[in-house]
Amino acid sequence: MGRYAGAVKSFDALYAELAVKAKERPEGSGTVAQLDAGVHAIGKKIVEEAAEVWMAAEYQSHDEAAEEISQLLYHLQVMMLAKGISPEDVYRHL
Ligand SMILES: N=c1c2ncn([C@@H]3O[C@H](COP(=O)(O)OP(=O)(O)OP(=O)(O)O)[C@@H](O)[C@H]3O)c2ncn1[C@@H]1O[C@H](COP(=O)(O)O)[C@@H](O)[C@H]1O
Repeated sequence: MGRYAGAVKSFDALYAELAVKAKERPEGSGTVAQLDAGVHAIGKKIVEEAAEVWMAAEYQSHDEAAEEISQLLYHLQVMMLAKGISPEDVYRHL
């Protein structure tokens, strides 16, 4: 979520923010709810968001496609947290 209403959030900065949420478990955090739902539920969300990226890229605007991509990246990060995978673990394979 979050359009560029201020500072731009990088992949690493979002991961750091989500890691704190996972540790501190603040009330009302969607990330905590996703983590509690587990890997199976997170995986379904990733597939859903990936389909939305595909559809937005084919049929929607540049900005809508970018927003769907941001949501996919978010859900991938939730999976990374659920599995204890750090950004460095991923970057090693790039
Ligand atoms: N960047 C994101 C982000 N992108 C996507 N999403 C979630 O993904 C959903 C988008 O999916 P859909 O478009 O399919 O919307 P939906 O169908 O209503 O989704 P459901 O919630 O019903 O599953 C949103 O409702 C959010 O729950 C995100 N949730 C949180 N963040 C960021 O993560 C950080 C921590 O968030 P909390 O854990 O909620 O505090 C904050 O900086 C947020 O900006």
